[in-house]
Amino acid sequence: MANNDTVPVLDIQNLSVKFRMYDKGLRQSELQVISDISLNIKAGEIVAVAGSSGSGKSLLAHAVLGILPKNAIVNGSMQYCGTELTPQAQANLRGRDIALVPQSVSYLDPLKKVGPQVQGLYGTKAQQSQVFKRFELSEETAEKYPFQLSGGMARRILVSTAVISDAKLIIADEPTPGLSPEIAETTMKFFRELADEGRAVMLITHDIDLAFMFADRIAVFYAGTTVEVAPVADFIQGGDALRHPYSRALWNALPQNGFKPIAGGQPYAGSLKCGCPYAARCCHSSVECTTAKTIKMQKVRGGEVRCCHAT
Ligand SMILES: Nc1ncnc2c1ncn2[C@@H]1O[C@H](COP(=O)(O)OP(=O)(O)OP(=O)(O)O)[C@@H](O)[C@H]1O
Ligand code: NI
Repeated sequence: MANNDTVPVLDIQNLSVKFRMYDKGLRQSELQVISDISLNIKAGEIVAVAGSSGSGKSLLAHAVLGILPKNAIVNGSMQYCGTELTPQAQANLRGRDIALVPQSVSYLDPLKKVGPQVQGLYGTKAQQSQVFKRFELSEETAEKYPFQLSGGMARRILVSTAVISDAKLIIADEPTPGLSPEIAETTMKFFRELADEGRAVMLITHDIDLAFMFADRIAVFYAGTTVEVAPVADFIQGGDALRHPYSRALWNALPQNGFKPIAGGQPYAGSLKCGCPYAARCCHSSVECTTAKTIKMQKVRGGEVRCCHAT
């Protein structure tokens, strides 16, 4: 397989994820939670994945790692450095070439001291000490068990594990909640350094300001799909630099831009109708938006957008 700098570290094409659900008795139904996601991350890049709770961010991470629940049905293609991520490939790459900073600190092994957990299979004690120092964790922390840690310490431990690994692809699922602003910034600087070394980072975050400071591109998720993927500069500028009404609404909702909330809520996966999932909340909504069978991502002004009216 080709494996050079022109091949993205992660290349996702038309990914969809459904859950096979069992209603009363033996009746089966399918719940589509991710639809038509195409996203790549190149070596050297941090791509932030932003979007409200329940928009499918963690499921995307779990799909890449191959750790979705057994009732998940995955369609589409995912490649790591040009190699198709089959379940076998995912098992081989997981933890070594593709590292996850999980959203929940409950992923730590409760029965193992955190030092050995951070060193993992390939890290050294010296690397661990160095990372602990930058994260303001004392040397004694290595001797503790997860239950002896505060939430913020546990999160720093999770980030340390990924930072020490040699993984070429790091997927960090909300790595900063519970951290002080200083430690959150240290965390992000770590990711920036890893990217600058030639790795690829997927940063799932609610903290748009951190994404503004450290990411190269931002992918905005809504109701299980991407609505816009664009360079971070466009998101900092806001307004007409953005392509999707939801991205603009997110920008307007930021404290520094006046805190204007978006009326209404994101539709639940089970209640999605055809057309644009944002149509009900969108001031530009037209008949086409609600009747189109699918709305595809299209390239617009150096970014990508899923909107009938994008210019
Ligand atoms: N095992 C499952 N079975 C059925 N539905 C699920 C399952 N896991 C997640 N979902 C649903 O899929 C949707 C996306 O969940 P996901 O955890 O990816 O959201 P998220 O964007 O990471 O949200 P948050 O920001 O709160 O972490 C949610 O509506 C959730 O209820
Ligand atoms: Ni999540």
